[in-house]
Amino acid sequence: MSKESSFFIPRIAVIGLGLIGCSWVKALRSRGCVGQVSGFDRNLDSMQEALALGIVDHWSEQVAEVVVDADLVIISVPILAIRPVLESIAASIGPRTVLTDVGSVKGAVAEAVDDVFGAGFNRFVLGHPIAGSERSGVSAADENLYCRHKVIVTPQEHTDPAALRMVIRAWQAVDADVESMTVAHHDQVLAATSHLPHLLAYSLVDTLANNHENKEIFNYAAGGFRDFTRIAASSPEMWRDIFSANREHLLATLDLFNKDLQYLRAAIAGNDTTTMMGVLTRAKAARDHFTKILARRAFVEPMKTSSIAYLAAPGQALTGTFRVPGDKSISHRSIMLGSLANGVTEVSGFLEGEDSLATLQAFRDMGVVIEGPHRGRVTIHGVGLRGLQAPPNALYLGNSGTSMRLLAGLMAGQAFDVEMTGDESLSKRPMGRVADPLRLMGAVVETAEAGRPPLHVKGGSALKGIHYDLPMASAQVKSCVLLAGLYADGETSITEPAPTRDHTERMLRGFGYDVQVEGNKVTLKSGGELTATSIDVPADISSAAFFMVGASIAPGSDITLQHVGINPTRVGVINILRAMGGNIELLNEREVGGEPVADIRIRSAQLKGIRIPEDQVPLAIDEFPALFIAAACAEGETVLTGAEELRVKESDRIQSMVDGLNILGVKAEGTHDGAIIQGFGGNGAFGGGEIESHGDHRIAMSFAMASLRGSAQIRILDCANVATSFPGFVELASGAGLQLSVQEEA
Ligand SMILES: O=C(O)C1=C[C@@H](OP(=O)(O)O)[C@@H](O)[C@H](O)C1
Ligand SMILES: C=C(OP(=O)(O)O)C(=O)O
Repeated sequence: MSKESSFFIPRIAVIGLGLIGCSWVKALRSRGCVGQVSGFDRNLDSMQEALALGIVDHWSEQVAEVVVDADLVIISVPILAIRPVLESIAASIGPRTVLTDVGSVKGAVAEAVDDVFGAGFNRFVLGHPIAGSERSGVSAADENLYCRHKVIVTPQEHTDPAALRMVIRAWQAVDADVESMTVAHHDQVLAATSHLPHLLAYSLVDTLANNHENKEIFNYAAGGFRDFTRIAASSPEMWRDIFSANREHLLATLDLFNKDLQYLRAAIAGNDTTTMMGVLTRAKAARDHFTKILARRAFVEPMKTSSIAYLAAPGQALTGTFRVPGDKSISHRSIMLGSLANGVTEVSGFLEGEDSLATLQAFRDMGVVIEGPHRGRVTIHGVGLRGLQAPPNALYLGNSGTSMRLLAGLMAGQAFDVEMTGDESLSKRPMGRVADPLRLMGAVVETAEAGRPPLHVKGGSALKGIHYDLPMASAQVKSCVLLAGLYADGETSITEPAPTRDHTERMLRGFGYDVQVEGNKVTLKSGGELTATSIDVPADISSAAFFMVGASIAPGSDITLQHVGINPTRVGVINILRAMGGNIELLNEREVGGEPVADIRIRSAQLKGIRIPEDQVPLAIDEFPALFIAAACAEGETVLTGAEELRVKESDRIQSMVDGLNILGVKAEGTHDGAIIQGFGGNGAFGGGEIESHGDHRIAMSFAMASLRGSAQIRILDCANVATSFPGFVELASGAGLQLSVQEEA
């Protein structure tokens, strides 16, 4: 609801001169929104103090007197005192007076209004500011108490729209964010988020205080006790009223809590440490998420993340030896297969990016106990192929296409229904490519229009093995079908038009599952089991690619990237850069847990334009944004074909890159399946300008690298999603030689 200015109420009456009512009036006064204020409190001192502080202009010991002539009456007394107040003022309010309250329970107040004023009385607007302070009373009144705080109004069918408007404007005038909900919903939500925590805090302190053996306890009551019980110092009268007035909803959440508490008790009694870790890790993840929401950094819809722009000044050479974060594709799969295995899987080098964390959270939501991530370590207590449980809500997969497509295959084999949703970008990406083969296997999959998310996968379908000819080179679709094949009757096989990343096949084998590969055909049979293992995730070659390009284009560069995965299905970027004249050396080649790994040394080189061989396209599919930057710095023309898949990534990567290159003064044009880029070569440089990344992490990082050959500042918009695949990018890149800073925008 938007804020309006030039709002004025001639006369306000405040009943109950405590923190909440006085702060509202004080705020209205300081903004010039009110004429006269009269006040009542059953405490004479409070009235005198309010007058002395200029919060009220007059007061009376007769509550009925203060409301005469008032345009707005604010009732700010404990819930159970509202009814007697209404009875005392009923005869004195004017025919147009609007009334409102600030109580934490709305149903009971609505009932009192009906009883005293008659059902259908339409000038009482039920309200509840979600703000407060440990301090109380007139002297604590704070004119900024409501700035950017939520105020909930709960209009009823019969509420007069003009009265509602007046109360909403009176809140907006003091900079509150007003939201509207039904009375019942309000009372249910508040029972869980406010009333139950207060009840528990009071009850815990009472238990400990009455335990004579523990008398000393308060001497040592720092830390947890202090934090958990702070709210037990609030007003007992107020909270008695709230518990009593909202008892039905409060008892319902208390019962739920009791059940969960008994569950945790049983786990502790039985020394069931896995169950304990399940509760604790789920709770920690939820609490961490909440902390991000509070800081407005959460990657959840409909909450918008604050947008981040990169400012990249012309840079110098890249130097140093360092390791980029873990491989995203392997990280996703480690969570999926670890969850479905029997036993405990230990992962190291896990990518703590938003995409792989979305997969991790999805499996937590399906009942898997997952410890971490902590410095790349994750411990997964596998539940076996049939051990997943129905998630309580839709699985939210953020920006991650890999999560949604691979999970679609797994979900098709479960006994329960699942809905999968994602952010704005993921919601535009094609899911028909996974829905089609899954339907052929007998799954029931529904998408939104044109095969877009959300995706609904029905549980309990009997899947049958199929042979599927992949219509496009996609490891996500291949993996989806293979994972569904774990649950399908008989044999499932796939042929691919060109080799794509084979991490699923390798990792299934690592978990002891038989997968046959002959030429371009992959086959597996259902009926096997996955056995827990340990997984060392190498550094992501897709993240390394930015630095490989950066070091190649920035004269004088010499870097070594450690422990990078060089799976043959992922090394297109190395092959292409070498074909362009790049100086790339693979050192210390070794195999780690079924994946080849090397340290990669890159030194600057004069690149030349090439026609990119089409067989390299699937092997470098995520690296083209970075390769476009390399092509711009090369001598001559670079031509890319056979890469139409780039148009359906987090953004249309052909268009995003061509537009950005043009802005920086590079001649480049898109074609239906690729691009033609005229390199400036030699001593040429990018111009400056403002680039739209379209929220696509790889576009953002690619243009950041361009600054190494920049002649002026490059400003890159909408970069928050870099955290999906490369947390810590700015720090690492700056350490290596980029002149990069971050601008946060509201
Ligand atoms: O299987 C995977 O982990 C991935 C496969 C590729 O997608 P497609 O299968 O759509 O080509 C790639 O672009 C994506 O970043 C990760
Ligand atoms: C395409 C990508 O990822 P996803 O499909 O998982 O969103 C990517 O990381 O470049």
